[in-house]
Amino acid sequence: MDNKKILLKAENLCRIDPVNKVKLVKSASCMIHQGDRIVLSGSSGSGKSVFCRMLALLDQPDQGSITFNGQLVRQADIPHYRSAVAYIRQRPVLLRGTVQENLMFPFALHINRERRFNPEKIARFLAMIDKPDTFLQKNAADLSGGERQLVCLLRVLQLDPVILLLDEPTSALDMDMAMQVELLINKWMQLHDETRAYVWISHDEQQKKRVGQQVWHMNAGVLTTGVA
Ligand SMILES: Nc1ncnc2c1ncn2[C@@H]1O[C@H](COP(=O)(O)OP(=O)(O)OP(=O)(O)O)[C@@H](O)[C@H]1O
Repeated sequence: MDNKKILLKAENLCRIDPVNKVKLVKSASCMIHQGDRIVLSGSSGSGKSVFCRMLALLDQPDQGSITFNGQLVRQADIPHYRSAVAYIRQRPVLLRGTVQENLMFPFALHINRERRFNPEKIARFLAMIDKPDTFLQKNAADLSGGERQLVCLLRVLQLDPVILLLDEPTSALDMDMAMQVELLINKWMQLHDETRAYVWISHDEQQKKRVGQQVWHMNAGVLTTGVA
């Protein structure tokens, strides 16, 4: 692992509740290398989501810095950074329309103006999880919770993220669907020869063993990394 390239380095990240000024995350530092499969555990309310949203720069840190691919991330870099370090939430939000329309949506955004929807790429992902191409024509409103999460993941994966921050992506799913999500993420890691990485928040002990090669722990806003 030591000779793997460092993708992300966060130093002394703090997040303070703007209302009551309590520190939700206290001076968290971490490194994410290529190929890292990290589980983030910790009791409910300990600050795991706050930390991951901050790492994705969806919420601004009150202190600290993030270096990505050796470059300090500045304000102007944030839109690009967010597509490279992508946060996946527990309950996916889909738009009205078909699965394909949902997958095409990111390409209508200014930030992705140089990119084009790639049906072959999506077909490859669908094949990985044994979904037929007809899945693309399904109405998003008719999808199961698990299928919605798969579409949400495909929508992110097609944009070629480098790090996924997975915030309990399967906690609302049954075992079969959870395994499909795990399979898709695993295939994505293999597809890129373990040059990508993820941080996966989970409360499921069996899942933690399946998806985690290292464990980080959050306790009352204090992050500990490197716990075996
Ligand atoms: N936007 C916010 N403003 C103020 N407080 C917040 C905000 N988001 C979360 N918190 C608080 O921060 C603390 C940590 O919440 P967080 O969602 O990160 O916990 P968690 O470890 O992810 O829990 P769970 O495992 O239940 O999802 C909680 O006390 C929560 O109420």
